[in-house]
Amino acid sequence: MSDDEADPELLELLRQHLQGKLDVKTEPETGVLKTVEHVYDTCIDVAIDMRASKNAAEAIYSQMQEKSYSTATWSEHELHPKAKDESTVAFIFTMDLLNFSFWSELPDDERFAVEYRGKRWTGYWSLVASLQRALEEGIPITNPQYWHDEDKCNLESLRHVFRSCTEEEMPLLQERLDCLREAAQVLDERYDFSITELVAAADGSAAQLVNLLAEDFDCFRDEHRFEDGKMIRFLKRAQILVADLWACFNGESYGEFHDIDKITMFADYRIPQILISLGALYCCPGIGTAIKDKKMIESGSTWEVQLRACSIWCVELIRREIKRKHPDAHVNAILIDFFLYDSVKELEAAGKEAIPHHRTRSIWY
Ligand SMILES: Nc1nc2c(c(CN[C@H]3C=C[C@H](O)[C@@H]3O)cn2[C@@H]2O[C@H](COP(=O)(O)O)[C@@H](O)[C@H]2O)c(=O)[nH]1
Repeated sequence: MSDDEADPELLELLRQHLQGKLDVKTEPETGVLKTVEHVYDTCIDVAIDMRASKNAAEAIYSQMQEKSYSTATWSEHELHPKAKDESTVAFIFTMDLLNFSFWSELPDDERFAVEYRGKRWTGYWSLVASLQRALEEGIPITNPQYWHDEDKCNLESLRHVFRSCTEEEMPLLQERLDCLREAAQVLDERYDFSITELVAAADGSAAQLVNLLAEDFDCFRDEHRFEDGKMIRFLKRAQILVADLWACFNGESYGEFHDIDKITMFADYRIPQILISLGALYCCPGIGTAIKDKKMIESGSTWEVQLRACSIWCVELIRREIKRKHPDAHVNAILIDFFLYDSVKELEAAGKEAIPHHRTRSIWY
């Protein structure tokens, strides 16, 4: 065939496509990266230091290598469930339905804390410990039918499940009950009360599962209007739910997603803290002072949207830099995120946090 003759098969495919006959399955996208890049490109109160981000990328990668960070790291945490079965899918769903806002204004010895297996757990780990403790006490806290039963699952019983070993109770308890109730309602109406049926509905796509969670559940729809009116998608708990499934099941079984690398960093209150400490993220004096003075930054405010969006974009740039210098690295935004979260928790435990995390109270993170 001479150079100027087009491939007849290709021409036929093109003709069918133009006639709308081809069922070209479009790959699902979450829209998170595109919307946070828009905020980064247009915002004026938060910036990314490219040089510091590149330097941080190299340091992060070498420490991840040293600690051999992989999906296996997830199950090594003593409180995370070990069984690779449906009960663990239900555990992870319940955990990430409630995985938000543990921070306290009280001193460490007075803040909400859970005693379990002879240790005192705070923050995210207080949630995991409470769920494990409830299951050991025979409370079916990971069962949607339990959440549906108002006689059994109510503020009273949740106070027991999340009972503290201090005077302070778990923050936003009513909001957590509302999340359980809504999830039970949706699972009953659309998925026959089956969480694995919901996971299966995503057909092995991480982005599709994130979109299903955001579409079907109000309490997973973590998206907020930026000052210019554009809707910015963070979808933090929907994304960390998919990431926890992927990590727990080592990318197999209920954790098998062909597009897992579409998941971004999870915009919470810990990653911005460590990115600022690394000098990778810069805030205007107004935000910097509010964070230093532990002032409330309202959920959905322009400062909060910029902080979360630029943090996600910063981790994306760090990920790209790692891949540029180490093309064969098995590193995605999830593993970088897990590493950064665990690192800032180590700094907290050692009393070495350079700056406080920002204070936003919401059900989104
Ligand atoms: N971005 C990001 N945010 C994360 C986590 C985790 C725990 N993930 C575990 C699973 C694998 C990893 O190795 C971790 O061991 C919790 N959080 C969020 O932080 C906040 C809790 O903070 P504090 O109150 O200080 O515990 C709250 O918004 C919670 O949703 C993460 O990994 N990434």
